[in-house]
Amino acid sequence: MFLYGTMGVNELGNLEIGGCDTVELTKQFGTPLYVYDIELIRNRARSFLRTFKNLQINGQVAYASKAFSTIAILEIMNEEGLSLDVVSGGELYTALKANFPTEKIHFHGNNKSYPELEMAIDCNIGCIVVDNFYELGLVDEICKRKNKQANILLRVTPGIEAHTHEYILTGQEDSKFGFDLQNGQAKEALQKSLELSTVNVLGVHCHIGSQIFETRGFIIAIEKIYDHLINWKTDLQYEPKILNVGGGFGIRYTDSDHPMEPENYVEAIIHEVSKQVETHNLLMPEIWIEPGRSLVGDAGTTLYTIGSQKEVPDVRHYVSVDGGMSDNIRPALYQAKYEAIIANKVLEATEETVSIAGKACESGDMLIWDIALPKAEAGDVLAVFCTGAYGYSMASNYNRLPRPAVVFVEQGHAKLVVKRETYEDLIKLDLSLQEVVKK
Ligand SMILES: Cc1ncc(COP(=O)(O)O)c(C=O)c1O
Ligand SMILES: N[C@@H](CCCC[NH3+])C(=O)O
Repeated sequence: MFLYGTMGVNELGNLEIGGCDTVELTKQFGTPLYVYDIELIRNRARSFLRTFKNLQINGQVAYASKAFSTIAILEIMNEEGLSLDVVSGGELYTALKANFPTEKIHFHGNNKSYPELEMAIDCNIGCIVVDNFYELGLVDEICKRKNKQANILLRVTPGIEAHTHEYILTGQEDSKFGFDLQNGQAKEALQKSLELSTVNVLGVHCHIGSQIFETRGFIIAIEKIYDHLINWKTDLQYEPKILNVGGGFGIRYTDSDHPMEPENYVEAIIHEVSKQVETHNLLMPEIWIEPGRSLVGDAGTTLYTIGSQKEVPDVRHYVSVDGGMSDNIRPALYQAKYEAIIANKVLEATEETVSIAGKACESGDMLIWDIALPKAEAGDVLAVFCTGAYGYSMASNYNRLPRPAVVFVEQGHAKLVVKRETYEDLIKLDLSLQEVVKK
């Protein structure tokens, strides 16, 4: 059994997180329930920041809020002194509602709409990470109309393939994101941007992918970017003030994942940038990073109630829970693997190998294949670990299942930070034909 962060086992044999008995949490808040270990999140944030400080490098650590965006988590990230990465008007709206300082927000996305860009420019966002020529045109148009100037980074595609799942790769040449470095698109974008009085080009951004376990990909990306920056200095007299190398730092979901500590990723990045600027006699830029998963991923645990079971003799033993792909799409989408325990039987020996099924009307709604557990009974609480990133944020109402509640636990206190959806919530945007006729 692998317990981490503030997890422990109490005298009842129940799993505790943040000093709270998880079985009690399910009684108080119901299931499925996302539980976040806030101390773990704060420690991660501090490790990233400390590395910059210790190496005396100016930097920003921007939380990639797509991993888990709610008002309360953004308040925590702000308390910890992080910046913020948003990718839509909705994420920006959430940040504004959390009173996140707008000068510390960076806006990403490969197809930002006119209203989204307008919203960002109106709130004097820290920077817009411009992804393509169309967007550059929109930013120029909006700024002209409002007589404003926007800080921008240019997102470049370094053309490397990080070792991760195909759907979460982003830095390869054949990608929908960013200006290609290799074919000259990125240089053309820089040239165009420098000619515009409406934008201030702070620097360059790249993001090579997600759930990455080694530093090689980051180092190669930085090398490739610097190959071009030398040329940009000569030809366009341009040097970036900021180099943003994105996020993607991996976490441990199961025994087969071997992530590095946050410090190790940051040190390797800083080391490579320092080496490049020294070699090519360029200015040391500020270094920005954008971790999402590595800040909140393993801090999240989902608690489910076990219900029905089905034995297919000599084939499989299915154990069903009261959630599934609607609160965690990752196994179905990426064949992602998870570990779990029975939270009310932590100290009991494992007795059987079972597969955990969700309750959605899809054969593919399986959370875990073949896991050894103590004897599972209806009413037991299953705790699935490492569901804090891209769980709630990718949740859906498929089969009209209400989205779970979210609770933060810290030092023995549990705080409800997202209410459980009700059936009433599920229909609140629906209009009956009678109403449509009336209008
Ligand atoms: C531009 C950008 N920055 C940051 C992230 C965060 O990635 P992760 O959650 O893997 O750290 C992503 C997602 O892959 C991204 O697309
Ligand atoms: N949603 C993905 C990662 C994509 C990250 C955003 N570019 C996951 O769950 O792993």
